[in-house]
Amino acid sequence: MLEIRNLRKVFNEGSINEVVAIRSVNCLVQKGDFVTVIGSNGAGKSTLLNLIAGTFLPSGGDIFISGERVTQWPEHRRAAYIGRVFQNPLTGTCASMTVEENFALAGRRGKKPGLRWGVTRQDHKAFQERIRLLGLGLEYRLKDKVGLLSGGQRQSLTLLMATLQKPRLLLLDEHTAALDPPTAEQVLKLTRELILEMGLTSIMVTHNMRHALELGNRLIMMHEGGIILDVAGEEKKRLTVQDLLNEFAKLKGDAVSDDKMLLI
Ligand SMILES: Nc1ncnc2c1ncn2[C@@H]1O[C@H](COP(=O)(O)OP(=O)(O)OP(=O)(O)O)[C@@H](O)[C@H]1O
Repeated sequence: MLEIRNLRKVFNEGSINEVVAIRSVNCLVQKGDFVTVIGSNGAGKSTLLNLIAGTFLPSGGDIFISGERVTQWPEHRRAAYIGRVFQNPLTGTCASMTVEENFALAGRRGKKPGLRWGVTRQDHKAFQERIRLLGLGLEYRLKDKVGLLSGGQRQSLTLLMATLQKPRLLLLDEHTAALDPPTAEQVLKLTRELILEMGLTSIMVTHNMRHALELGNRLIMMHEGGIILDVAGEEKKRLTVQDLLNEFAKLKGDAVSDDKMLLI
């Protein structure tokens, strides 16, 4: 489904501000894989997702989605294949539009631009059914502006919108990090259910080691722009938070210094 070959990203190349964010990453993600990605600050996790999504073009290497070489494709072209949810609940939805207008826009993802994206009565019913799945009562608030919703409600909607047209790849970039713990757990539950129900191939970046262990069938740890641990299946199931802490300690020669990672 996703193949990454010798991927490399250098910011401000040749200047005194040069940063090698991704150094020669190789990775093969199979259809239906749910990969969780952890790593300390600056490890390159977000940059990797940005390169996959086409937000940045790489300095070297190649990216293939379903066998198609998308390395030089602009972000909007890749959007036909990729659903994405960011950390900030404000980024995935448009506050001044209603819930159903946001949904209608999401339904047009990857399609040619045009003026015909209004909400038909049929759409209204279909959106209502889909939103009912959230169990948040939002199916009765389709005409409300999204700006009136809470962060958790917005992030749940964003997740639903990102998966409305089954994407080939779902990218989740710390999508629960800005939510309070109970809301984060709810959104994670929804994440797991949607991914399993739709059989989505997904990559989820998280700072929370417990979440990285509990969700997904494969776990990748990044450090200084590279993949330093890649564990799947039964081996992943046996991993514990302590194992991950030990890996981090090996890298730093010390205990983990990023407090967010200890939210276990
Ligand atoms: N647009 C940019 N311009 C310059 N440097 C960048 C840019 N984006 C990221 N970097 C640098 O690339 C490196 C990797 O950053 P990235 O955001 O991918 O790490 P991360 O693992 O997602 O970190 P965090 O967990 O803190 O979000 C860092 O040194 C960062 O400062």
